[in-house]
Amino acid sequence: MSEEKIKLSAAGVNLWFGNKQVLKQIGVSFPENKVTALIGPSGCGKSTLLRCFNRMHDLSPDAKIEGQFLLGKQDLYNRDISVTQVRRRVGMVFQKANPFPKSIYENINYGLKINDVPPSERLGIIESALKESFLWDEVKDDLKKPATRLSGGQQQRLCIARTVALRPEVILMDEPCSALDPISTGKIEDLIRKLQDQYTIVIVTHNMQQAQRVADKTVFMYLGEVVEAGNTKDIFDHPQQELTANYVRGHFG
Ligand SMILES: Nc1ncnc2c1ncn2[C@@H]1O[C@H](COP(=O)(O)OP(=O)(O)OP(=O)(O)O)[C@@H](O)[C@H]1O
Repeated sequence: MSEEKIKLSAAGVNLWFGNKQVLKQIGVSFPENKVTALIGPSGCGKSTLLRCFNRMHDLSPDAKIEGQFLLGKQDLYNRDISVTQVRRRVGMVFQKANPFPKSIYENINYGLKINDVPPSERLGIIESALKESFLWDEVKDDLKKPATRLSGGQQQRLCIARTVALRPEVILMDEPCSALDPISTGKIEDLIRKLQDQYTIVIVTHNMQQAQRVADKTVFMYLGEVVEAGNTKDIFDHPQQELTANYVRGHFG
């Protein structure tokens, strides 16, 4: 990953929940305007690592984190940046779509409000976020309807719209398609590919085909460590490590 501009990175990361060490000496970097997949067997620490980048463990009293997390040159854990500022710059989309029990419009408007976006600008931003998320045509006449009446796939695209409305630099996605049918999954994958023109994306996925379809880069983790990272094609077609080869060939997982 040497010649690309690195947008997000971590070095020397160790993380414990209580006495249990879950991340061990992690070093990773995510290039700008690329999609990187984090893969590895269940429990290897993918979600835990992803969550570090937008300070999701701050409120877990039993989590202890060591190491450095950088967005460009900004240390994401430095006192000069608040959690709200971190999350505005590093957005996150979760496994299960989690719209607020409010209208489609309010779901996006809320984040704009709490981030002091002037009311006169909000409607335009909401429209373009819905367009960017391939949802506008399906909801443009129903913006006042409850978001919970949307299908699962539409709700997930709304959650992505809510994230992009704040113009983050990075979007973290934690298994965003695992609750979706193949058609909705296809739409989200098309969307991910489109969004990479503007955002740096890191996606946790269990689905090897998905990693190969959407990700330029892949990081393979095992038991809390990064085993191998590189171009997705190399990781799947010519892995350097036997563990990686066994995993991507489906021998365990
Ligand atoms: N808040 C927490 N408190 C204690 N242990 C936790 C917490 N969150 C995760 N863990 C543990 O940390 C380890 C890594 O979990 P994590 O969810 O990061 O793995 P993962 O690779 O994302 O797994 P999966 O693919 O199943 O989602 C697991 O052993 C899990 O039980």
